[in-house]
Amino acid sequence: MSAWPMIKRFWPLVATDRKLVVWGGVLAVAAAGAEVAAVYLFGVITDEVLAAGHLNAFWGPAVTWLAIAVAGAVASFSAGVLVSLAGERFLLRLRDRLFAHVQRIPLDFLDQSRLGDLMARFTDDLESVENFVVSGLVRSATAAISVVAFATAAFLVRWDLALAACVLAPLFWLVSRAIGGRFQAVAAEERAGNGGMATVVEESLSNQAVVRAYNRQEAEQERLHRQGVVWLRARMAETRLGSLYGPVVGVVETVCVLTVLGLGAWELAAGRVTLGGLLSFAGYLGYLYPPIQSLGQFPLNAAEAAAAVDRLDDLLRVRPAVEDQAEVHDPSPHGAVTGAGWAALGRSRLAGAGGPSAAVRRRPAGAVAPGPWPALDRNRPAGEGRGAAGRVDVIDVSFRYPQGDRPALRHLSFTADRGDLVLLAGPSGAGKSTVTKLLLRFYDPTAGRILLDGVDLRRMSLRSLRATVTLLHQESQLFAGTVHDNIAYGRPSATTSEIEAAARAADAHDFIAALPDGYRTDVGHRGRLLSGGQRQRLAIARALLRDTPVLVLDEPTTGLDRDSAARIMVPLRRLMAGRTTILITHDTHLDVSPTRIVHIPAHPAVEAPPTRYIGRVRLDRLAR
Ligand SMILES: Nc1ncnc2c1ncn2[C@@H]1O[C@H](COP(=O)(O)OP(=O)(O)OP(=O)(O)O)[C@@H](O)[C@H]1O
Repeated sequence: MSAWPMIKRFWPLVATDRKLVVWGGVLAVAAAGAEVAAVYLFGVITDEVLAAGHLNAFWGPAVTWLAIAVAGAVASFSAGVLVSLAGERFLLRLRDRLFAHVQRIPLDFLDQSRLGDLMARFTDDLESVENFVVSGLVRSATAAISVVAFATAAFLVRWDLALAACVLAPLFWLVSRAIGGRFQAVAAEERAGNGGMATVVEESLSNQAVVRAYNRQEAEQERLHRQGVVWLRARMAETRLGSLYGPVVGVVETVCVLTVLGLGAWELAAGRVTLGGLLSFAGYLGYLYPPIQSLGQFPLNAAEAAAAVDRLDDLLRVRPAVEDQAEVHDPSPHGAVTGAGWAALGRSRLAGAGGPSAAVRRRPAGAVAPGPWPALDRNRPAGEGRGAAGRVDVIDVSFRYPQGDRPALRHLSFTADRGDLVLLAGPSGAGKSTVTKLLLRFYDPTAGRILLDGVDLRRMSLRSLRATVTLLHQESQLFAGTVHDNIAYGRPSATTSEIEAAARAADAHDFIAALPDGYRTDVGHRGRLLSGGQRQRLAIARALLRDTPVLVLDEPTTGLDRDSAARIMVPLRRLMAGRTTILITHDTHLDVSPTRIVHIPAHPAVEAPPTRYIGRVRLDRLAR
């Protein structure tokens, strides 16, 4: 992507801070103006004080110079702060939008992605875009104005000398163009290398127990080293090109200055220029070349940003697996972020113009939400969804993962009413966990329908649906933070006494009370400071606090020994009481009495190839 399309694409995100950017630019230009004035005053002092030997004439220009220097310093400081603020706010918005997008894309895309690499896109790649779109642009605009200001001043002093200096200026552009082209390829390698390193560090550190238990430390070290070498090479290539630019430009600059000084000395000898005039002219030239150099950095920054935008686009191109009814009607900022916000940022291809999402968004705001669940229920009080009865109908559902080569589920049907416990059984890989993903609408069925209280899930807002169904996962996933925070994750508005009541019902209160800081104890990264059973009881407390009519339990006793599993069943039964529960388990010892057992058969290893005809002759007959 080249410079201007990139600026046009991202500029809407700077729009609200336009004033900051403009003021930053104006102040930067004022600071450059102060430098022009300072050089002029230097010339005046040289001619009228130093050459003429009039000390009295010194004070006027000296005081003016000082005042201008102070004003220039204030302007320069303010410009830096304002532009930096605009840049950081741009980055904040961009990151928020990227994260909002990533929270909607299909889970299997995230499962297949390298976490470290994804994280690198959220940090370095976004910063490269900012460094070009906001700070880089202001830097270049200011540099361009400075070039004009210093060049004008130089022309005013001696137009003929200035012309001689300008003849060589296009050389700067040639140098930066030659280097800029190669820079983009190198920058792309550097980005990828950086992502690769982050991936290895993330994977290794999050699996350290396995790494150490299997004596793989050296192998992991080697893996990081290899990635580090890839990055080092790319980085060095980038540095070589970046560093080459400065010295080459320096040589061009020296040629210009020497040419001008040579001509100037000749003019001075002929009495056509004063010493002060010549020195200020040399001063203007000295100030002229750095902004020209800075302008030359523009294509390099653009190349780096283009490489980053390519990597961000890989993410942005991924469309959400399901369409949220709430977005159709929701005019709130949330809707704007996931819908119009992306359209603005990514233009049509990100928003999927022409696709169903664009079509539904065009519906008039305020249209009536289909189904009994209000579509715009983000502001519903805690416990939203509790009013639903909780009947689940799975009707002839088949499903194939977007990346899957064969169906993960075929023609599944069952019904679960409030108070029912439906046990999903079947061999590994039959598609049991897939059912949970469909019930929470992480994906829509490829064929068939799932109804909640008679309403197709596709006609409900995702928010209402997920406020009605609670998922208790195989591994209870805790977040770094306190025990209190982790239980409150189920319902952030819950009071301390509600949290404690949930913990008691989950048989977790006693062990929590015995922790060093009770409910304020930090559970460590992903709750690793707790045992498996303790983590699962916290997850049950969290689920109890949500208090939703439908429960989906996916192997809730996985990883627990038989005693722990039996102990967990007591709070689990409390959790299931009076709700619609869909339980997936392999544990034949689990003491439950299901209302219904739904057996999902194993899939045939390979799908039977469809019968193919040429004209009216079957291909397989021809082969025989
Ligand atoms: N994200 C995915 N993309 C493609 N295929 C997938 C994905 N997730 C699961 N599958 C495939 O779908 C099938 C069903 O997987 P699922 O996890 O639902 O099985 P399961 O019955 O829960 O197995 P287990 O009892 O071992 O947990 C499997 O063949 C699996 O390989």
